[in-house]
Amino acid sequence: MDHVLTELCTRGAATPGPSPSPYVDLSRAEWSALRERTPLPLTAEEVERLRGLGTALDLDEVRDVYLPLSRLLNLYIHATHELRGALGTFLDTPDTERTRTPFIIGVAGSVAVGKSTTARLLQALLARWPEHPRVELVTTDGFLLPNAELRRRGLMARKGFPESYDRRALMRFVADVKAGRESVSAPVYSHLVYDIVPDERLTVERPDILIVEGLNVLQPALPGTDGRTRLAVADYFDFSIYVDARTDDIEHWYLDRFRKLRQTAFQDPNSYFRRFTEVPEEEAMEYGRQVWRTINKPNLLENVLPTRGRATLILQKGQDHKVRRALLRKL
Ligand SMILES: Nc1ncnc2c1ncn2[C@@H]1O[C@H](COP(=O)(O)OP(=O)(O)O)[C@@H](O)[C@H]1O
Ligand SMILES: CC(C)(COP(=O)(O)O)[C@@H](O)C(=O)NCCC(=O)O
Repeated sequence: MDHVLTELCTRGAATPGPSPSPYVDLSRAEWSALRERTPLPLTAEEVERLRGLGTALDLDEVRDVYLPLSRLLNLYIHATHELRGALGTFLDTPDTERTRTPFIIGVAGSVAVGKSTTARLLQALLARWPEHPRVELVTTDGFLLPNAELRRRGLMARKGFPESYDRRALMRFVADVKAGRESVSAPVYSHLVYDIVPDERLTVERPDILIVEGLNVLQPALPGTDGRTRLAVADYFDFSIYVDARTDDIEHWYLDRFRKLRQTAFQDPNSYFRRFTEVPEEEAMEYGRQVWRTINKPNLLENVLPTRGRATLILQKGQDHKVRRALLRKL
């Protein structure tokens, strides 16, 4: 466990330190026991289809790690509906309005840590509960500024940093979904062409649950200069998950994935990275290392990792991509 995480778990536990830790720290075995009798609704083939390139995911991982999470989220969703009911009683609003508000889950973490796999798996598991079958997933890359605009602002080497997004549009999107608007749409990003896809939108129509996945979803709001309170997307989350691992492990995963993509997706004539299939592997890998060193690692250290302590749940992965510990917010 790194020392910051140790600090998050043990702060104030034994000594009259500054404040008690807000997290309960559970080993994989302790966490896994909490799934109780939650049924496993996915087959090995379905799990295989949800798995991202390089991410280890099998039925054991789903059962031990994601079933307890699915159960916990189901309990949270029930409790949140009760709370909305209480608010509705106080405000004297009709029953229909009380159950309309979607439950919003944020999934954060570094590039290549496996956020997409976690988010897709959660979507599939949560959709199997009869009480909340409509689960939508949106990734924040759709809100990146188009490459032409990033170039104009000198931000092409800052893709994924908070300033490379249209944060206002992302906020608006999440706020509209939360407010129960009938139909809300988001732009779409293509990893293949490395840019926003013109004229394509993803439409969300009043889901029961919305999962918002992305590097910066736990960022606090920018300070307001005009004295007005600003909100961040995280202010709309009912639950949030930070997928965590050692920085050196994530670097390996990023480079392994880059090597695999070179043999697969980069071969596509439309791939932005096609040129790396035409040069020796070592030259391509040098580019991958440079992207990690100059973009993804600094972004992880400066912007993403500092938001970890804001998550409701931290899933900490070992070198083999499997979750070893779960830190759950209790205070
Ligand atoms: N250059 C690329 N070409 C095609 N797919 C990519 C490329 N880079 C990343 N991906 C895919 O995009 C998805 C999101 O990746 P990323 O943002 O690194 O998040 P994470 O690995 O945490 O899910 C992953 O499924 C990954 O395999
Ligand atoms: C598209 C991303 C910024 C991730 O965006 P997210 O969905 O997390 O908002 C990232 O995967 C990326 O492409 N970063 C740029 C550096 C690189 O090519 O790895």
